[in-house]
Amino acid sequence: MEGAMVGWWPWFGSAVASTIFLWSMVQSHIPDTVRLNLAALAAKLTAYFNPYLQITISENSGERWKRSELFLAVEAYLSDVCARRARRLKAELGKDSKNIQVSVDDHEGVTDDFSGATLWWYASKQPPKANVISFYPGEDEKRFYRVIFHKRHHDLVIDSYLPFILGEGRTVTIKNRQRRLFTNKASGSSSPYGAKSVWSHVPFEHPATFDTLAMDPKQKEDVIDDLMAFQESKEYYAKVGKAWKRGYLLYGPPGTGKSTMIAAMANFLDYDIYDLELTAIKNNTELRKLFIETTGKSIIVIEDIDCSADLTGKRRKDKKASGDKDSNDNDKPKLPVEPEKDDETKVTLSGLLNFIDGLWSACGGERIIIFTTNYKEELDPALIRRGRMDKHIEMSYCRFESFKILAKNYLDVIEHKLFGEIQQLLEETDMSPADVAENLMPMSKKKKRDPDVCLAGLIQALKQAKEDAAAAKAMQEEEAKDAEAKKAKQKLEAEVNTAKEKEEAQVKKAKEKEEGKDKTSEEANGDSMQADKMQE
Ligand SMILES: Nc1ncnc2c1ncn2[C@@H]1O[C@H](COP(=O)(O)OP(=O)(O)OP(=O)(O)O)[C@@H](O)[C@H]1O
Ligand SMILES: [Mg+2]
Repeated sequence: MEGAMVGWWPWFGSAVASTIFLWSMVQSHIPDTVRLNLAALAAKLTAYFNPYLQITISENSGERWKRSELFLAVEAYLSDVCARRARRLKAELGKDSKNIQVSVDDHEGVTDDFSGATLWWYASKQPPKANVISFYPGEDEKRFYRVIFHKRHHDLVIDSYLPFILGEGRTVTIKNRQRRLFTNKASGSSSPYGAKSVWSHVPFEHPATFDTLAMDPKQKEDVIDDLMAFQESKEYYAKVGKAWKRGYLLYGPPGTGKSTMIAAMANFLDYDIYDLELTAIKNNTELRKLFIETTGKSIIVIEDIDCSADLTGKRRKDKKASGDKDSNDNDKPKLPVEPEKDDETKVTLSGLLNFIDGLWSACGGERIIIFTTNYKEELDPALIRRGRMDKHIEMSYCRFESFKILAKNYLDVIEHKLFGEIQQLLEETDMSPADVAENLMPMSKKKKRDPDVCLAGLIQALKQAKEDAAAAKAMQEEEAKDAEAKKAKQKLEAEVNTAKEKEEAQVKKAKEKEEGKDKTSEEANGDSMQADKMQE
């Protein structure tokens, strides 16, 4: 009974106040001063009789085109938490045109309880001003939410309840939002009101999860723990004075699941993905613009960083140019010789490092940056040192533990008589999870996936791969042997040539010596003949 009274009071109080106020307003023949006095009297009367307060949260944030964040949070909170208790709801198609969003209908009241206080909410809208012609339909109709509560809960509502609603509403919004995959490859999309964005986006709908990702279970658990620790460490990062971000380097041969892992991470964390194509960026200025336009709760990905740009080469050249003096200082990017000129024409390693460490870090938190590569050893150490790429994750060829995950996903098989042979073959052969998965997919003519057939097919493929690898190895060894023999032959030839040259040189020398002797004896003969002549 008391509950009913309490529920009835605020509406009654508001109704009395509104009636008196409206009455005073329509009495246009009453002079202004009297009318204002009547309005003040009405407010006082309401306050006297009505122990309830109300707070209005308007849709308009004051900024053109922008809806108030508190209004959006209240809307999300009421739709999620209180809508089930309302009797009149409205359904709309969400922004992505897929989800149906149900919310409380206008003028429908819903109650909420918070720390022992009861609160009444209702939504309504202010009609557009009669003398304003709007360009966009519905633009001038201002919607609002109003909460009514007893005045003894004033402090509780202001200090705790409204901040609580803001937090909860934001969480619900993130939970319900359509996640997006952004890319800088295509030309940027325009917002309806002008400014062109440097990113274009599509809905992110990759189905990969950590459950479907085939990798060593311990390694996988380690990655999940790391992500969870990161997500829950907002205060910790603030305390130690570090930007709330984390870098991962995913490396391994093609088809081992690096891109799949990124999708699984995004689905696990509920983050957007920004796929950054470095080759499509003109210079460091454009890179800066792109980084600044990324939002929180996102993963920024640079795939195949080794092929993305001449980052390593640039730095090595710089290193050479700068001499030995600071060659030990690996972590300091060397500036290009002509920084301004360079900045105008291309993205440099130092530009990239600066954004990872500096400017981007200051842009607010909860961001992950991921590089992928097939050749970790070819990357500049500065790019992947701990602190920048905090965690290095190796994605390797498919072994038995990973295979079991694929068999469960693709064939719904947990145990099978062929598993023993497959295990043996997987230990002896390097096959990527992508190739293993490919062998588990074929369908029979009856459009069914028969585990016996698929696993037998996989065994065939593994045997073939093993034979191919053995043949390739034999060929390599043969080539190595040939090369060795060629080298030995070249060496022998060189030795023979040297010996021949030596011998020739010796013969030549001996000949010259001989000729020299002959000459001296001839000269001696000539001299004695001359002496004889003189004596005569
Ligand atoms: N570890 C894995 N777990 C589950 N599926 C995988 C895994 N690795 C590969 N696949 C399958 O193979 C396909 C290709 O894998 P993915 O693109 O993730 O490989 P990658 O390591 O990024 O290769 P690349 O180096 O060529 O970019 C995926 O679509 C997925 O179906
Ligand atoms: Mg990939």
